[in-house]
Amino acid sequence: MSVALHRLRQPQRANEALDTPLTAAEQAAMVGAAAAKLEELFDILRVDHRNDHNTRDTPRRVARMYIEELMAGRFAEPPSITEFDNVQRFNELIVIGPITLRSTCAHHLMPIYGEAYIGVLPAADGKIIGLSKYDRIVEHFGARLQIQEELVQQIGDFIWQRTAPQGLAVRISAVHMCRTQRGVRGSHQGRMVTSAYFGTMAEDPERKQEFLTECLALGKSG
Ligand SMILES: Nc1nc2c(ncn2[C@@H]2O[C@H](COP(=O)(O)OP(=O)(O)OP(=O)(O)O)[C@@H](O)[C@H]2O)c(=O)[nH]1
Repeated sequence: MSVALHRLRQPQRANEALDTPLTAAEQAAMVGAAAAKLEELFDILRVDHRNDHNTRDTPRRVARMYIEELMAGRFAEPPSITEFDNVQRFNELIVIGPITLRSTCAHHLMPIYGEAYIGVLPAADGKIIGLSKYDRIVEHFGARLQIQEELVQQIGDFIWQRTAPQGLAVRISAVHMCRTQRGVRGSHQGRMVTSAYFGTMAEDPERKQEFLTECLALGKSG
C-alpha cells in the first residue's frame, strides 16, 4: 500500500471529517483506489466498462465525484469565517435563507436536496459574520453522507462554536431521493423538516415562533 493511502485506512463515521484534510497526493491515491474498486463493482454487475463507450471512464468519474464533490466535506477544511465587529450592538434576530442544501443519504447514497434557514441572535458585544459564509457552511456539512437529524445539528454546532451568538436556530426542509426514487417511492413533494436550537433561541418560544414565521415568509418569496 502506498504511503499516501496508509493514513486513509483509518475508518471514521460517514459524516465526520478526517483528522486532517487530504493532501493532493492522498486525494489522487484515494481516487485511484476507489476507481479500481468501482471497476470491480461494474464487473460484478456485468457492465462492460472496458468496451462500452458510455461507461468507459465511469468508474473514475464516480470515484472523483464522491471524493471531490459529494463527500468533499470530510476531506477538506471547513470554510474560513470572516468576522466583523458588532459596532451598533445589533441584537435582533437575523434570518438567512433559503440556502440551497445538497447532500447525500448515508443509507442508500441517494441525493438529499432542499433548503436551509439560519437564525442568529447576535451577542451585543460579539461578532457578526459574513453573510455568504452561511451558504458555505451548509455546503461543507452537506458534502458528507448524512442523515438529516445529524446534519442540522452539525451545522448548528459549527456556527455556535465559531461565532458564540446569544441564540441560534437552524432549520432544514429537504426531499430524500431514497424515499422518492426507490423503496416506498414516496411523493416528490414529501419533505422532512428538522431544526436545532441553541442558547436563547432554545429557551424563548416567542423567538422560535419569530424564526419560524420568517422561514415560512422567506420560503414563499424565495
Ligand atoms: N430518520 C431518517 N431516516 C432517513 C434519512 N434518510 C433516509 N432515511 C430512511 O432510512 C431508512 C433506511 O433504512 P432501511 O429501512 O434499513 O432500508 P430499506 O430496507 O431499504 O428501507 P426502504 O427505504 O423502506 O425500502 C429508510 O426508511 C429511509 O427512508 C434521514 O435523514 N433521517
